[in-house]
Amino acid sequence: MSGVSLRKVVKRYGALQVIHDIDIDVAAGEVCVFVGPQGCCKSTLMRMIAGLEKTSGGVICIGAQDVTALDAAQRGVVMAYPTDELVPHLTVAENIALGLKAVDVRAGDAAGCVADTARFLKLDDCLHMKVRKLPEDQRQRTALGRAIVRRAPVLLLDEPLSVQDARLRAALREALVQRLRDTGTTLIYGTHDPAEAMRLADRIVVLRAGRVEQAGAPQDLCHDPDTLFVAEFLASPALNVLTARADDGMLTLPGLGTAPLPRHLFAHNGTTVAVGLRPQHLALVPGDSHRVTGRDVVGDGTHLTLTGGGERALTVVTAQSATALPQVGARTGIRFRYQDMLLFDPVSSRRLR
Ligand SMILES: Nc1ncnc2c1ncn2[C@@H]1O[C@H](COP(=O)(O)OP(=O)(O)OP(=O)(O)O)[C@@H](O)[C@H]1O
Repeated sequence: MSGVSLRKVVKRYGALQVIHDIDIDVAAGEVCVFVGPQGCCKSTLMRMIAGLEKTSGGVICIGAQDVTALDAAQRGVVMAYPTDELVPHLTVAENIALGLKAVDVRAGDAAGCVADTARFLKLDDCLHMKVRKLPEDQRQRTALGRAIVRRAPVLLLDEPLSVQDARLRAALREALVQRLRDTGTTLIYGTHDPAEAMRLADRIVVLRAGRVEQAGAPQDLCHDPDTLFVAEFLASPALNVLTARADDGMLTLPGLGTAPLPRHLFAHNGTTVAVGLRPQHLALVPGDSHRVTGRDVVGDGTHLTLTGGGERALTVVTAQSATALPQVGARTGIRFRYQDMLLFDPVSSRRLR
């Protein structure tokens, strides 16, 4: 089993530097998800690990071996990505079998591996069709099949199910990750979707503009974000963010009254602080400080939108039955626990601890 490590990895296109001194460690057999908004550089980084893109600086190791200068074929790593080039005049089975070209598999075994992979990816019905005749979702699953059939020790999948319909995508991604876990594969999975990252990962690497914003276990990132960016990016439903004034050891939160500034943050007296409050951490209490302007029943409870005092509307999520909750237009009060506030420097976005 091989892990992957990156040390001070840099990528430049001419004078433009897009990746800045990235350090990442992916343990052997781990499911590591690279996630970030568009342009965060996850694809470029994954292509560099696979050897499909040259590095401009730094070191990439697969297992104990420095592979920075090696070609893709010498790295023992397989990557599938959305634009993977299938051979249009070959069938699904023949395209999947191309994934076995680089390894020594007997013909009989190869046919079995291809059939098993196709069955797993729900491609049995079109196994002998030429891929040029297939719709995009089947072509994407064929490309994925070509990547997973070989059972490489390190696999890189960049949005491997992006064009699948929602139901199949959800079912297949769980099954896919479980299958790869069972075989001890080290998996690096790229996505723009934080919910997908939270579901699949042993470890998440949040990327932003070519830098690692934070890396860690999903629950750690969610409960203990280092930056406002990570807190907002991973929050579902969206984090409530307020700009609070800190004075004389107290925070004034627009529309929510005052809260004590922790003693070790007294240096911030006289400044403003960004305060994050999760919708799950706000509770309704009798009162009239806020007006209900929206009510949505979602899977995990009811989401209420409340306006009052502050410059932005607040979201409250409650598991209370919808019938017990105020109607749109009604007034209510809000309560929160001081220890649930996440405090950030509004300029650097760093967490104030
Ligand atoms: N060949 C290139 N020349 C110049 N800039 C490039 C090149 N390839 C990528 N970039 C830039 O590098 C940055 C990262 O691109 P990349 O494709 O890795 O982003 P991404 O986070 O994977 O997003 P997406 O998945 O949406 O493409 C972007 O700002 C992009 O414009």
